[in-house]
Amino acid sequence: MVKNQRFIELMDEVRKQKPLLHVITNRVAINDSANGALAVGASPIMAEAHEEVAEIAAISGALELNIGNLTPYSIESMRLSGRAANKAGVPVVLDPVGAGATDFRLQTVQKLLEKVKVAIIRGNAGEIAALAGEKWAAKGVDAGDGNGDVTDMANRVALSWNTVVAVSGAVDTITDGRRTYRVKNGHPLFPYMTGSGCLNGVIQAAYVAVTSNALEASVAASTIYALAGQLAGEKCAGPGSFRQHLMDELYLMNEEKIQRYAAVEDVTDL
Ligand SMILES: Nc1ncnc2c1ncn2[C@@H]1O[C@H](COP(=O)(O)OP(=O)(O)O)[C@@H](O)[C@H]1O
Ligand SMILES: Cc1ncsc1CCOP(=O)(O)O
Ligand SMILES: [Mg+2]
Repeated sequence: MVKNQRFIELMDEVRKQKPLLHVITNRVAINDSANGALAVGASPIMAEAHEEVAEIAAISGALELNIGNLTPYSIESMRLSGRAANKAGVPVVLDPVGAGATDFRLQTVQKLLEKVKVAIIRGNAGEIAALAGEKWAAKGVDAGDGNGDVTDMANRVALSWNTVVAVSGAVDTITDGRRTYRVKNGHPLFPYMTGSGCLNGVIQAAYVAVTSNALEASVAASTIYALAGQLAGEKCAGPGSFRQHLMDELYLMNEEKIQRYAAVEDVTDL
């Protein structure tokens, strides 16, 4: 499945279809998430009023739920929109930001997963470790440190919730619990841009909006996003200009760059 050609087709499809993305996210990442969605060709709407979320989710190409700034109000927004998305056959992406930081976050994620069928869970290693019940020293919203095997944790979470899991980091690991891929693109400046993981989740939503194959959507989104950051990082001096260049590189991504630089491996049988 890891054919650069398929990433290119999906990238073109997002640009052609311009899918509406319903995003419920945190106030730190909200603006970069909307700009990044526009840069890849999608059409974001950030909405969480209980009166409208079900209606918006049902007409969207995908729904993205990000728990970065949870409140009782936003939890209900996520439940209502998630149920409506499921009913309408709209794929849902979940970003369990800081799931390892507090019991409240972890329990909220678990309750959401019980009520809402999720196509892709995207998180860093600390967040996925929390969902896998693995001991890990996560640090707030950052990945932190741990000894657990990332692929093993991701597989377990994927199989538990019958979903695709995309674990971001220096190397991204994407699995549905049966097939596993690694993306080696990226740049060390990524963790210095707050909301860069959150934007990854929004890009996952843009790609899963245009294919019913959540695994291929997730591998393509992870690759194109990490590669855009890699190219951005090569052009800039620090986090401020990285953010600007990242938006530009998402917009400027093309077939030639993907063919030349995408570094994705199928590690299923390793
Ligand atoms: N050390 C790193 N080197 C290269 N790329 C990285 C590194 N850390 C994260 N990335 C990339 O940064 C993007 C955001 O991931 P990450 O920083 O793990 O998210 P989060 O903000 O949720 O912790 C991903 O595309 C990932 O590939
Ligand atoms: C700093 C912070 N605090 C609550 S949400 C948030 C943003 C986290 O963004 P990311 O996980 O993408 O780095
Ligand atoms: Mg981060």
